[in-house]
Amino acid sequence: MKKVKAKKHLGQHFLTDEHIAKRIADSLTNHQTNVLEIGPGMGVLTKYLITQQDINLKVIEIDSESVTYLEENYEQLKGRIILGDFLKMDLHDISTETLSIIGNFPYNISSQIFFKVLDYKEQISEVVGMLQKEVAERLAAPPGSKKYGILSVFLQAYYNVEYLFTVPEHVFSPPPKVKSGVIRIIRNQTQKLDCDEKLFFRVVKTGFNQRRKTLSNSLKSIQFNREKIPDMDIFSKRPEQLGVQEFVELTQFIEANLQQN
Ligand SMILES: C[S@@+](CC[C@H](N)C(=O)[O-])C[C@H]1O[C@@H](n2cnc3c(N)ncnc32)[C@H](O)[C@@H]1O
Repeated sequence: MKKVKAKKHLGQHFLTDEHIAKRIADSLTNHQTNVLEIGPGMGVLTKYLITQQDINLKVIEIDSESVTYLEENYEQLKGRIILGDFLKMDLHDISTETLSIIGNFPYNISSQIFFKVLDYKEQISEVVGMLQKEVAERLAAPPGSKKYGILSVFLQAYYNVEYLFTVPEHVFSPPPKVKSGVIRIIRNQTQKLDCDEKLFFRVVKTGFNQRRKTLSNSLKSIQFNREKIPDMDIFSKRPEQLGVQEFVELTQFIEANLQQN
């Protein structure tokens, strides 16, 4: 059958290197869960996943031309293909049990995919994904690094994040303008942070919105009693210098000193 014509608005860059495809599929450590592949395209990863007996695979693809291609080329995918938008679907409809996610993600929505993973962190135990190298590096960046940002803190609060390897432009059709990176995130033991989580997210976001300022300056829009600030060393730091635990401590302090408007 003729190949799927790449559609730019869907972020379609098809991986053509079988060796790399297998390496990505093999990076998934937990096979005892349901596995959802996002954006299978023409199935370059999918074919290495469906042959693994212990994987209960489903795939979600937004492009109907790709879905037709998959149906016609992979008999084993019968009943496993969902035509739809990953960002809009309720993952509990796939399974109420633990879920692992894998995919060569469309780069234009890769951050949104990880925000959605956080929404379902009780269910999602592992993600292996290829995304734009720079974004992959950001998610895995440790505190102190220039690349460390909002999504790095949020993900690292609940997942161990590993940058696995880099993939060059020329192994895709059509080639993207930038290199890609593969990361793996595995759920850690944290069920709930030791602070008000909503406030934690607000503190992290507000801090990084002005990442060059010290937290005592960048958090001015949050109304809390600032009298005790001088006692807290954390406020003299910039957000990129704080690990998850320090953000938790910062949130606890603000929570204890919140002022009602
Ligand atoms: C980078 S391509 C990867 C295709 C294939 N897995 C490969 O490696 O060659 C991204 C795929 O995600 C699909 N896609 C884009 N947006 C999507 C969405 N919101 N939900 C599900 N699939 C999506 C595209 O149609 C495309 O097939």
